[in-house]
Amino acid sequence: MKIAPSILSANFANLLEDVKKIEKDADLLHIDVMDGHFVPNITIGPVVVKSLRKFFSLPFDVHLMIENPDLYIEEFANSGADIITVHQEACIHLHRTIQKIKGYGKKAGVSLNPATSLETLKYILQDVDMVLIMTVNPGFGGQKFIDSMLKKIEELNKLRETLKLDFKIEVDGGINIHNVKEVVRAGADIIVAGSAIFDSSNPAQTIKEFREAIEK
Ligand SMILES: O=C(CO)[C@H](O)[C@H](O)COP(=O)(O)O
Ligand SMILES: [Co+2]
Repeated sequence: MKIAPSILSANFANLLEDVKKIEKDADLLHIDVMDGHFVPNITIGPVVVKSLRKFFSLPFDVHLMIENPDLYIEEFANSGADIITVHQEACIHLHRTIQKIKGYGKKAGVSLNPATSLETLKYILQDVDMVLIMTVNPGFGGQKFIDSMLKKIEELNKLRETLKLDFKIEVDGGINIHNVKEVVRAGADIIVAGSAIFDSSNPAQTIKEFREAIEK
């Protein structure tokens, strides 16, 4: 089980120091890219990813919440992303987009908004390294976990077993030390947490508490 702090809730004016706080305890760094079109918010682009890459060696998990992701995959790949995740809802030619990400030697993920069915991934599951289940509507940190998504995670986990596939299941949105265990029990391999980690007084300690809550 891996923990990926989302820098969406970090202090963007002090990003370097905030990421240093979690560097040793995090498994991945989750980077939320928003374009103001696919989601009603604008965050960061490849320039910031490239700047962070110079200081950190932990894997960068780049979550693209943008329209036309094909236009930016090369730039994000070259900026130092390790995993690039696109939204099913933003891709007209999803298979081509996934192949493009892999073509740059990166791990390829696909994400689903809460209202999008697992059925939409039926013909792509065998091609992806990761499926990212959104448990809030994407766009903002600090939102409430949508409980009905637990069933979706369980169904995806069962599907993975039935099809004998080995993609990872990442879950993103509204996760905290109180609900993380249920999310892991449902089948999550990677937990994204933004506000629960960066809004806490001691982000590194909060990651440890996440791990304790899961093991309990
Ligand atoms: O993709 C995202 C929002 O679209 C973020 O990764 C997610 O919301 C994390 O923040 P929090 O843990 O505060 O919900
Ligand atoms: Co995210």
